Amino acid sequence: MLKIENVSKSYNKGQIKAVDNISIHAKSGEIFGFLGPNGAGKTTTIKMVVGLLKPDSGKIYVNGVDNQKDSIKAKSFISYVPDAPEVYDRLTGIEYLNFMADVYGVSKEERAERIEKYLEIFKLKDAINDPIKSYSHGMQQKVVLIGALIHDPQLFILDEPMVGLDPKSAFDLKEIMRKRCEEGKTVFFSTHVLEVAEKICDRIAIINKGKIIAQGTMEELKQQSVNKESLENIFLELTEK
Ligand SMILES: Nc1ncnc2c1ncn2[C@@H]1O[C@H](COP(=O)(O)OP(=O)(O)OP(=O)(O)O)[C@@H](O)[C@H]1O
Repeated sequence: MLKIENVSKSYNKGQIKAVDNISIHAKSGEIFGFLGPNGAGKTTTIKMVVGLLKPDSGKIYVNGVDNQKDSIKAKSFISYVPDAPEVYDRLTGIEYLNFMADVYGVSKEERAERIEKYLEIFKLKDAINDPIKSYSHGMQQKVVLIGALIHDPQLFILDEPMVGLDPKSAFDLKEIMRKRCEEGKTVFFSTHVLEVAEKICDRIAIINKGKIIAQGTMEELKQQSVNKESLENIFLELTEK
């Protein structure tokens, strides 16, 4: 579903090599965790996948579509929730969700069904006719999540999705992620919360200083490290080498 092949990206005319010749493959039906210390290159990678940044070299395929050759088609498979989402806060929640549904051409019946389902899960029903600017931070995050799910994307990409969500909402989001994978869709997300990654990811890639230093299932990662007790141990051992 997502293939990143030998991708590199530098900033400041090559002075900062943010992503250095990385290759990642996240398959259909997989929750894929993207881990790495601050400044490792996670957000830069994600922005290249969703088409916000252009790689200096390498290729990215989404559902087999080269995201530089046919960016609109590639984007049609993706939903992206950034780490600090900007939202049109003068709109009401329902106006925003209808706007997102219009952008992706979601039929009236499908959007009604999905909006109903996710408003119920995230307990946003009572506020949906209020302007988003009146929402708490967590409520804004939830309306962005619903907007991202409205076209039922094949590839759901989230940058640090658990930050700012209360425990129940984080739990609900993890359930949503899991359910999507059961339906054969793919979730690719970055996180610093290693316990979450360990629990829900089918596969994991660890990036450090722009390079992928480990990739695979928990079992495969364990084989690459001496201290195998938890993902935290593995992560610290591999990133401090
Ligand atoms: N617009 C930019 N201009 C210059 N350097 C940048 C820019 N964006 C990121 N960088 C640098 O590129 C490197 C990778 O940054 P990136 O934001 O991709 O890391 P990250 O893994 O997402 O970090 P964090 O966990 O802190 O969010 C860092 O050295 C960062 O300072």
